[in-house]
Amino acid sequence: MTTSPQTEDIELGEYKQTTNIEDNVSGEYKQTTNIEDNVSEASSQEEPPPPTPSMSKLLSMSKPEWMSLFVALLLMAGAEVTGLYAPIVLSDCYNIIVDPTISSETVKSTISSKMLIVFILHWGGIAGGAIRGIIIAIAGERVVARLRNSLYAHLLSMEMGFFDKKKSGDLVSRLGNDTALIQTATTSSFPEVLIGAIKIVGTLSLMLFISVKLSIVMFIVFAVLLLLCIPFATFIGRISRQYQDSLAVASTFSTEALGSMRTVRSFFAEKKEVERYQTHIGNPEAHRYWYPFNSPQSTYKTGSIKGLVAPSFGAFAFGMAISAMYATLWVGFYDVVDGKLTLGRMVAFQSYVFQMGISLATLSGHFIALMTAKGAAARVFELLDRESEIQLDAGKTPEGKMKGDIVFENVEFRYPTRLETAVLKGFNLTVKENETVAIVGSSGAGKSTIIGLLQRFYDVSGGAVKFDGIDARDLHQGWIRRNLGLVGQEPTLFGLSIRDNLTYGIEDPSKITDEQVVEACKQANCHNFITQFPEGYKTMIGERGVRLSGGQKQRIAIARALIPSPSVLLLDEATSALDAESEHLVQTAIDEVMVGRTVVVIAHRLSTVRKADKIVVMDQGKVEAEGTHDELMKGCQIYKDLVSRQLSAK
Ligand SMILES: Nc1ncnc2c1ncn2[C@@H]1O[C@H](COP(=O)(O)OP(=O)(O)OP(=O)(O)O)[C@@H](O)[C@H]1O
Repeated sequence: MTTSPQTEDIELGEYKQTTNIEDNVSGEYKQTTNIEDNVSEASSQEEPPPPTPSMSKLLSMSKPEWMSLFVALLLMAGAEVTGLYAPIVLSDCYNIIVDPTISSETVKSTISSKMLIVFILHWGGIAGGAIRGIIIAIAGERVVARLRNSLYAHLLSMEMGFFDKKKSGDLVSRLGNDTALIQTATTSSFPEVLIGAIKIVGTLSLMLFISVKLSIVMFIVFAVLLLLCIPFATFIGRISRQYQDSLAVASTFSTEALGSMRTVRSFFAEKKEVERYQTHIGNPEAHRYWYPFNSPQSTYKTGSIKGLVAPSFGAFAFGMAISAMYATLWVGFYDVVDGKLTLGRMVAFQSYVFQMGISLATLSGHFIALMTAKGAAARVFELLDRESEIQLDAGKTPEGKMKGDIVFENVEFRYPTRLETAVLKGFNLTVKENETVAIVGSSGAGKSTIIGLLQRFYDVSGGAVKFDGIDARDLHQGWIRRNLGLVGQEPTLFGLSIRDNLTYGIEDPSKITDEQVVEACKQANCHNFITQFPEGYKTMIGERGVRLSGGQKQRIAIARALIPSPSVLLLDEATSALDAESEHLVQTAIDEVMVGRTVVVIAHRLSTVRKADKIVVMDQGKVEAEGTHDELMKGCQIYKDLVSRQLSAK
């Protein structure tokens, strides 16, 4: 930030303390530190893990796809039945081959017709399986797209206090990773588990039909596996949630650092950021063994535990099933020799045992996916089930535009993340239609909080904020914001074209003509530099406007505020990022657009303050004095101190 040589451009309050830092880095810094403060504060507050949802709640996410999933289920069942029936047909072939009473001609013709059936069953099963796969894949995409859209919309409807508490990376992780885990579970794993279970029951029944004795061996194995599955599944669910939690914290750090690369670079903090990320991802190089014993929780550690337990359990399940097959073969051979069982039936039984082993292994894989999804769903439902404390679509929308009468009536306010501290205490302020009121005060006095309350980012803890005599809590937020134009301390632009940024606050940007856009940009003194870009208003400005200078961004932000022609203009250090020359030009533009509007301006510069109809001096969340510059210079010690402090600083 550049301090103007003119006496009138001196700054009020303790702002100077922060400007030195801002000079060193970019204008982005102040915003970044706020986010960092919020994040570290939020991370220090350990939240209890969200409750695990029931299976029916998890499955309800795929409800709109249940019809198609039912068809997939039928196809799956059909494929399984064909798979189960084939060994019976084959067993007939074995039996007639070893039957000496049947002629070889008859044997061959019977085998041909039986094998034809086997092929038909086989290809029927394959075709059904392919169609089932397609249905499940598309249903899965539909589920995840719908879930991500509704979760994102729900997140964006939350009140500001929610975002002060939550970590952005965590929210991004829930939106991307957790939803993907739910996709697999609700569309493919559930039918697979269902069919797998039915198949196991069917296989066991067929086995019973063939030989009760051999089946008992299988029942025992199955019962042991089932019993072991329960604690195993709970364990996998817990470990998966820990994995997602670590990934979410790591994502918070990476999102923060990647979004603030200028600050990271200017402090040469790349290594520190990598270490911060690595704390939650884990560092394989730091461990002598593959498995990270005694290391803190990280994705590497929890992933390794899962990697250790899940395949071991799968192998154990498969190994048990195959051992059972050998054991039944052993007993079965004796039965064939004793004539209690035909060779064909014993081969069929063996094939069922084999299928059972495969089914159990597949089932355990899908079971793991289901349990993992339950962990992920807990994190998603925690957000989806949360109601916003300030409803986005509630409240009335008065006819026409806001007149611009603003009243703060005995307002008390505490930030949701710091309920123990009252930022505003018995704050009273009246701004009449078309009046310009400047708010001054030392750093932390609560000036920006006033702007936040005007935009209804938060609801007051006591008293009321009123627009045209109506309590802000009774008004539709859209109406309030459409009538307010804000130019903040740090301009936040989006990775869109300049024109799209300028019309960001307009519901239907096509209704804004190019002339209107150019007019606003001329007023904000940005038209000239925009037209110097080869692509003019279509120029893409990069994420958060990185391809523009701080002053250019600020001027675009000013034009953006002017385009909807708001009744009330909120200027929060609006010219602080500009050099002396641009500031003068922009200030002239602002002076022009102030006419015929209510203006609330937070200013550190005397030039801005002097033009106000009224100056309000704030101290520790209260109005200390109000009046014109001359009146306050005579009667308000705090104001005099603010001015003299800056004069001496200069
Ligand atoms: N989102 C938030 N959550 C919790 N506390 C906050 C939040 N934003 C601001 N505060 C606290 O509220 C108090 C008033 O902050 P505010 O930003 O309104 O002051 P200010 O007068 O605008 O300061 P400055 O001139 O430095 O910008 C400060 O103590 C600050 O720490």
